[in-house]
Amino acid sequence: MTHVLTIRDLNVEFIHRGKVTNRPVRGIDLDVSAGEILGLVGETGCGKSLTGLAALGILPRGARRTGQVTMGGDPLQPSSEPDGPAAIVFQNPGTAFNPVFTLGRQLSDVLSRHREISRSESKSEVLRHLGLVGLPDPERVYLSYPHQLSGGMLQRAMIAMALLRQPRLLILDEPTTALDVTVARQILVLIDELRQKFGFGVLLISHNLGIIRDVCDRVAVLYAGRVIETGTVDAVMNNPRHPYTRGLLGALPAGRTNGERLNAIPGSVPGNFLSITGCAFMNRCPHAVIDCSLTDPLLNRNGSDQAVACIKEDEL
Ligand SMILES: Nc1ncnc2c1ncn2[C@@H]1O[C@H](COP(=O)(O)OP(=O)(O)OP(=O)(O)O)[C@@H](O)[C@H]1O
Repeated sequence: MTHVLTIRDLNVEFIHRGKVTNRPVRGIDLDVSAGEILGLVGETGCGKSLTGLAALGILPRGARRTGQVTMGGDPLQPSSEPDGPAAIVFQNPGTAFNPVFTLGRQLSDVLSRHREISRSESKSEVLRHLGLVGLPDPERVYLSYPHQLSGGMLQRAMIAMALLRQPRLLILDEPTTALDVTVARQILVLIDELRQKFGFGVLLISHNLGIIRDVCDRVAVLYAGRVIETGTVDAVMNNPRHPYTRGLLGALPAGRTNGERLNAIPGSVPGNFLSITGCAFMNRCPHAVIDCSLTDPLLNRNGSDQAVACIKEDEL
């Protein structure tokens, strides 16, 4: 299958007065194929959003990216605005749009930045895309200001805006976190339908393993800026091998009966990853041994589709 996104040895560093102060993304490799959804999952502060942003070259002030990012073999240039082959949809659709312009104006602007197009053509393209994402009255949405629409409608409009770029890759950063459960489910179904229809690849960033399990084909589990386990969703969910992945799955409420305690992973993600030596999860891991402090384990594929970064992998 063609890779629409290939990331090799991606690092993000924060620099202050010439010194590296943090390295929240540490040597990440990822591949997203055409038509597939790759989930990127981990607790808050693990580096998920920065990975997505760095892939597109959009970084906060003071951050630097190293490593290779290619789309269909072409290096993806860092730019202040995602363009061409990739588009990104953020978590909070309520703040993603400019409140003083209609949605029609904002979506048309995207289109006219990308190609020469007449005003009437632009309007009909925008209306078509608003229809494609399941908005029932595209004309009304076109004339609406952001505050006149619900969160779910705005998220659909954000997806329409992304589709106007005809992306080969869509990065969705917690696209349903700000939405209620039923609307969130509708948005996930929509994403699944659209990738099948248009064949773009999706990098779906979420802290919620339940969402990843329901919609993704493959998953990469991130901890302290590193991928610690990756594979098909079936393999990783049915046979998690890294203690962190097991901890995340153990904390899922699904399948528990009334009154049964939820398992929580003790401790929290380190606030800064710069001084990490050895395995970053060691202090929270029930299986840690002295050797875990000596080696920063790399992903070991063992020739299978599932890979895990843990020196005790064979014993667990
Ligand atoms: N602008 C910034 N300046 C300095 N450090 C930052 C900045 N943004 C992020 N970081 C650091 O990078 C780490 C990873 O942040 P990131 O937002 O990628 O995590 P995340 O996994 O997406 O978390 P969340 O789910 O809460 O968005 C953070 O813990 C923080 O230490």
